[in-house]
Amino acid sequence: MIQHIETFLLDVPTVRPHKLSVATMNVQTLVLVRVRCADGIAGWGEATTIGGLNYGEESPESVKVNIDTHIAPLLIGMEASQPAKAMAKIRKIIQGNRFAKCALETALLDAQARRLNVPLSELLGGRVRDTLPVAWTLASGDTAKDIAEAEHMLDIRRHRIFKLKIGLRSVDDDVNHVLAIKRALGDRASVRVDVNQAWRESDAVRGIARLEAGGIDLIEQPVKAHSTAALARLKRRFDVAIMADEALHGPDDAMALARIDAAGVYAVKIAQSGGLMPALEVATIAQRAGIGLYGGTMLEGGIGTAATAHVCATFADLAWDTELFGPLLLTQEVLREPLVYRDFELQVPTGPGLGVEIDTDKLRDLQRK
Ligand SMILES: O=C(O)C[C@H]1C=CC(=O)O1
Ligand SMILES: [Mn+2]
Repeated sequence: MIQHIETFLLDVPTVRPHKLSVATMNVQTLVLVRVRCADGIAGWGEATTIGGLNYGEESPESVKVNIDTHIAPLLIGMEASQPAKAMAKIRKIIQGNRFAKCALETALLDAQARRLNVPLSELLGGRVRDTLPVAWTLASGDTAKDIAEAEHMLDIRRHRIFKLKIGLRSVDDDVNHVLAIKRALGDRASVRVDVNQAWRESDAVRGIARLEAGGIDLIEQPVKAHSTAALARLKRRFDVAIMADEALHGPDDAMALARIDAAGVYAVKIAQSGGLMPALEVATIAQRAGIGLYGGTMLEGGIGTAATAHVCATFADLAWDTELFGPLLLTQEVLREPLVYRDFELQVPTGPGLGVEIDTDKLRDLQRK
């Protein structure tokens, strides 16, 4: 039986300012959720946002208050070993709040996998891979610093895929910045951009033409989330892969975008999808429609990152790798044992449930007072 649900807000400084077109992050706030069950088993979940309400329509504070006030009471007393039934109830009664639902579903599935003594990936159909290539986002806002950071990541064999955040400056300035980095790294790295919806379609046509010619591999969410027709036109116009991110809020969007052939790649994010099971549906739709998969992040800490890793480990074809570097952007670890990044890949945890443990002393240190 589900007995008790607690939520915690943790403010963790980032290793450097992280500049996106929608926000500059100096701190990431993790919302951690613990679901305690009558059989003594507990599960953990996590939700994060980017820049409060700058990226999406949920904030860490809204996730916490909506779980505490509206969602958790619906779950108390339900059978803990039936996470699908618990989530069906929540999805029927609660509108929106995909990030909050994802945190709860993560905790319920973590608890259930621990109960069955299997890694979470095995509840999701079983893994086809044990490691995941991980991109790093260069977002210091400075070309020379970004190049030095990329060189360091190559040297220590942590990342050889780099995603550049653009859209804040003029199209020409942004493209010059990206191409300077690509020229410096050459064939040693895959260089990709995320525009975070910042371009008008005409900007995108100009910008993507130069990026494609300069050897950039992937263009993420160049136009507004709702401009799906424009996204489809860009996909038709260019050879370079176009990825949907903010346009993709779960399986219904995945279907709608596939119908109009709007993108060649989907960023599969558990939070944006509204949970792990809907994220698997997004991936299934993509695979049936010939759309490539990419394991996306909301810059989660260890819990959300491990959850996404278990999901991505089940994908037969993860053509565009992942960006599961969230914990590496944070100055402090909340896990007892950090996730292992080695030889450009994240090792998918192998222990029961998420395969990670929260350090409750660190949690108390970082908890918002
Ligand atoms: O993809 C996004 O838009 C959000 C996130 C992922 C990596 C990163 O630096 O920001
Ligand atoms: Mn993105």
